Amino acid sequence: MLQITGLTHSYADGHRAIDGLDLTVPDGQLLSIVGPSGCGKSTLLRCIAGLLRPTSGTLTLNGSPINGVPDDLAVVFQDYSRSLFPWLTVRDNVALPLRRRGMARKERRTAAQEALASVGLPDAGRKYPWQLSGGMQQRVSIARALAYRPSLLLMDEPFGSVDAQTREDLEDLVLQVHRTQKITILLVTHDIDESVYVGDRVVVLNRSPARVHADLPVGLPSGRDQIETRGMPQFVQLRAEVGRLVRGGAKVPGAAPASGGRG
Ligand SMILES: Nc1ncnc2c1ncn2[C@@H]1O[C@H](COP(=O)(O)OP(=O)(O)OP(=O)(O)O)[C@@H](O)[C@H]1O
Repeated sequence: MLQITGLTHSYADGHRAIDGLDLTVPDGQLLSIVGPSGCGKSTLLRCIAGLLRPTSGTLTLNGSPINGVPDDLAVVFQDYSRSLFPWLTVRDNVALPLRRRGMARKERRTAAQEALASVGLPDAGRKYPWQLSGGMQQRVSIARALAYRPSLLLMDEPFGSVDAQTREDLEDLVLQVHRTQKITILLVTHDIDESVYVGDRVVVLNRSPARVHADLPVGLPSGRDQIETRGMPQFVQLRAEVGRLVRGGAKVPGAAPASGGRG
């Protein structure tokens, strides 16, 4: 479980990006995080990743305080072209972080190959990242994160640089990974429809400095489908509500979230 209590982060220039944020994420949940541009979403993820120290407040992962980069955490960023090393093959890119785990070379190669197969790229291992499309490169970034077998996966606007069709394919890949590997996933997105489509729950942050403005369960059935799910009345209702909240709308006391088979 990830537990954040009273998190405040001020940058060196004094800008307060997060102010007293509380958030608890149970194991295995896929949490979408949305909010107005510049509200502090990336700052929050960087604090959770141990890359930024909180000014005050506490963060714990599975009961242990986060003081540096947690060992069982992986991050996928938007900019895949800068996160993959062009001089390494795809398989070596995926295997690289596993050295930190002290895995032998053969084991690392096997784990990398399995992770590539799990994201639909079983034959890409010998290629170089620049020989792949943008969507395929982002799959490689996801494979690298999965090979590490994290208990917590942070994704910062991971599909912001790919075309609409590829974005849908990658959303479905994340849902499949979440279903089969039972990882806790925090996904920051600017896309309100996406936040509802992939999430078990959507947290809306308010305008900078960030705090939790609204916390909405997504009660849509688990077998999600790009056409069917997005056409459901619960989906349409919830995305309208999230959109209203992101634009600064007030929380409506007792407003019923969409209901269905997934909690
Ligand atoms: N290194 C920094 N020094 C000072 N201020 C910063 C720094 N990094 C970010 N900020 C400021 O902190 C606030 C939150 O930034 P952050 O990148 O976390 O927001 P965001 O919600 O992820 O933004 P976006 O939606 O545009 O991706 C912004 O006002 C930003 O200008």
